[in-house]
Amino acid sequence: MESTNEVRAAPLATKFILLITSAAIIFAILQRFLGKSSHDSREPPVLRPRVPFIGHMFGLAYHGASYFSTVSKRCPHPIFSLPMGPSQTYVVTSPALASQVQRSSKALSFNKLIVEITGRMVSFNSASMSILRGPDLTQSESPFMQAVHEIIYTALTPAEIKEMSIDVLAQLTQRLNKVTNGEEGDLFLWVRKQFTVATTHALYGPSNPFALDPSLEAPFWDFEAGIISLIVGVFPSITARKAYAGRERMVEALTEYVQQERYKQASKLIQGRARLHLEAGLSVPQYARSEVGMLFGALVNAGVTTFWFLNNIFSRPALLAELRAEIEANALTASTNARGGSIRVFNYAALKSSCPVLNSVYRESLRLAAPMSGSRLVVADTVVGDEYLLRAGNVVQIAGGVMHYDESVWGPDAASFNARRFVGSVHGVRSDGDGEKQVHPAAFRAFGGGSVYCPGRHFAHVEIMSMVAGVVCAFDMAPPKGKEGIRFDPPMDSERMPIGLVKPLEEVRVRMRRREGWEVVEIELRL
Ligand code: HEM
Repeated sequence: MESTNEVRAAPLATKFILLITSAAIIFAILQRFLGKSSHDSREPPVLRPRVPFIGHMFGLAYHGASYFSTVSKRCPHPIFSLPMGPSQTYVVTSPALASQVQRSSKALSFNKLIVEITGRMVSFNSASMSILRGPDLTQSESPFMQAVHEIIYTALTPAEIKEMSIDVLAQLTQRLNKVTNGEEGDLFLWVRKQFTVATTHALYGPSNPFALDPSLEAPFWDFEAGIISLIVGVFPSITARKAYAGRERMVEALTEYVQQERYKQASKLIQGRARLHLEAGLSVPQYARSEVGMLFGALVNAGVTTFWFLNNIFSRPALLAELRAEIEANALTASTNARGGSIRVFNYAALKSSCPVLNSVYRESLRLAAPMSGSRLVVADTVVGDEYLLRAGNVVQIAGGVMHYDESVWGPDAASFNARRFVGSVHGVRSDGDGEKQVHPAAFRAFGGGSVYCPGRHFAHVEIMSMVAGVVCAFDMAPPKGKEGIRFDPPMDSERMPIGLVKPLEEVRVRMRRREGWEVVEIELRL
């Protein structure tokens, strides 16, 4: 297993640079769509910053995901306005209003923002940006982005992901069978490695860049660790040196991948994306940049989710025993291989349909570790909740991190882990004295909502549930050599900008050993 001394939180000096430059970026992005400076009385109640004009920008840059939680305590309304420079950011903290915002997808555009953010993240040139933005800037979505949306959402439906799923499970199967007894390392890095190798194989085919050059893994994760600094984009080759170098190395590798047409052995999703980008006129190196963005979406959240999922199970011995029994009774069968050896087969369909506690722990792990904010740009004045005017040019943030910990939504145990919270309903169930009630369907934000509902969630479910079931049943986790226990439940890096799941700030070192009765069996993850 892998080990690292990497410090996962940004050091203070880096944070300071980020702070200054973040203000510049938020300005830069907002400037494209400059909102009206004065506050209309029909707009959501305003929370003035303590430091005029720039206070909220600095707060967000410095405290990241946790800033919306802090300000929502000072302004306990379902939606409120944060003045940021010349413009407003409307923060939605109520699930009922969130679902209204999601319904107004024409007036409240996701794509206009994501085009600008992705452009900075992967450093598209102006020709590519013109294609992404489209000829008519008044449209909420360009024809190119509509086509990208169509391809991604069609290729990732449960019916279409069969081949990719079989592939990813075969890869994860191989990786689980390769774990050597007593292997020791950092659980987070171990999980991340398994997902990097398996997911890129399933998406990008057997000749994907990571398969041909495993040393690419480090540059990719360097890129990911510094993504905010790249989006901020103020002299990134100096202020975000490692992330910049990592991204450029990925671009080089993906350019070669496209030039050599290795994507022709890839999933339908990647083949479709390649065709679309190249036919639209992006050059090969520019299309390669787009795939760096796609890799970010496909690799990062799935790995981090799996880490917290395993952490939450293995740190609770009673839950671990219960889940082993649930999986063994409902989703595990025994078989033999051609050499007469014993195989234990995990069946994904049964994990999905017949393991309610495992599914509940998956969603609960996401609830606690996913503070994502769904962002929308207001492209036309619009009224939500029959009373709140949202004015064109401003930004809406649906504050997932606030909603996920809100006691009025989840009940008095909102801040703690409850393995059974999602057993009775995928939306969650709350109980606070007067019986059980279903939680509002828009309160669970880990996959976004409305028209921006993560298209990769079905595939993520296949790979994460199967991998976790395999680890839970086949392995024990022992303390590292010379230590008495495992330091589960590491602190979360919640002061990062909320663009994905929060990562652990400390290592969780474990020694993986086959469980009694599983020492010599072959593991198979099957769809
Ligand atoms: C547990 C794992 C995952 C989580 C929690 C997650 C979460 C999300 C969220 C919250 C969004 C919306 C982004 C926003 O509002 O800014 C999103 C979008 C997206 N996700 Fe996922 N994701 C996961 C796994 C995956 C995987 C495995 C893939 C690919 C196979 C994927 C592909 C995408 C894509 C392409 C989008 C952009 C959709 C669009 O542009 O409309 N995701 N994801």
